[in-house]
Amino acid sequence: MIDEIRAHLDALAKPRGAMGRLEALATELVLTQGRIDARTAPRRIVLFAGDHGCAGEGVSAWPSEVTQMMVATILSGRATSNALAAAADCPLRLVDVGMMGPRVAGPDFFRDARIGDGSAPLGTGPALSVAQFDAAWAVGAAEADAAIDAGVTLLIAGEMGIGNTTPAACLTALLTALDPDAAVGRGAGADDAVLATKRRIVASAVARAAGVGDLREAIASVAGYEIAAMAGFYATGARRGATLLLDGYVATAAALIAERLAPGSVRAMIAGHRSAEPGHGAALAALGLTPVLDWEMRLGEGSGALVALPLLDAAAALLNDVVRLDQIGADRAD
Ligand SMILES: Cc1cc2ncn([C@H]3O[C@H](COP(=O)(O)O)[C@@H](O)[C@H]3O)c2cc1C
Ligand SMILES: O=C(O)c1cccnc1
Repeated sequence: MIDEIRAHLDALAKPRGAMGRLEALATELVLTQGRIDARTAPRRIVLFAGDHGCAGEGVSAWPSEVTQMMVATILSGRATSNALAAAADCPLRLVDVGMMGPRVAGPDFFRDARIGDGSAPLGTGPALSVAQFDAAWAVGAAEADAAIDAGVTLLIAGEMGIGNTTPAACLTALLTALDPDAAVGRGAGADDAVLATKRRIVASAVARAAGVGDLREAIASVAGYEIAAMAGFYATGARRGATLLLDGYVATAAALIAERLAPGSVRAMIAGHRSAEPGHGAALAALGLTPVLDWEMRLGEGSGALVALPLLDAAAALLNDVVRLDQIGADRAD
């Protein structure tokens, strides 16, 4: 397929390779869909919300209640993810997979699929059982199915869940060769004391998970509801031929799960950006992905993917909307 893509790009009314890295991105896009006329529309972002027992163990600068506040903000349309989704013309959905607090009643882009009121604290025991993990995976898989049934070709998963860079660090250390300390960053703004607690908890949770014989059980023990849902979303989206545009560190932890439990999923993935979280580069490298952007963003909520999306639109426009040199009567001179 690579030769066919190169021939297509080289035949267009421009000097060979003149669009530089956009041609590499166009090539990636084609490979995710297996067709030269790859599309970036219709597209959809699905945000998965979940809480984490470990937030109560001192791993985050913020309390779990902020998840509920941000979910209310997303439902009001005023969060970063809403603004960027609107700017990129990307319809947004929000799914409660496992938040704490009262159930939310929302507009039609909200779905209550809550499986539990937050995961268990992973510093002292497994975060999720295999049954909880599988139920969350199924929620994400159903979201991908619904989107693809509606004609969507490009999918973005985002997350909201205070504490979730801790399971992301655990999963990255568990599923790549990265040292647990190198997998831990400041997340949403941990100070030195919180960072030290986070390092200690991640190291012990990873050591415990590494001793669990069953891979699914080991993953579940350091995962979270929204992360498991994103993994199911990715695995299903990949199986059904959609392009998956990845966000930051938390999203990539879910991508690592998807690739491990549904091998080959990575063929559908494009990395939108490299987050400022220090372990993200290693997580992307383990998947063999090169990020489109490296802009020191570290929010989550799908924001990095949404910032990269217009570049994918440019790649699709190059593939689909440019005339060939022979059609304008010019001879190749390069
Ligand atoms: C106001 C606010 C909005 C956010 N939007 C995404 N996150 C991001 O930060 C959290 C993970 O960082 P940690 O593991 O350090 O808690 C997640 O909710 C993630 O989505 C936010 C965090 C905050 C505080
Ligand atoms: O890269 C991410 O996904 C990220 C970074 C910081 C906080 N929340 C998410």
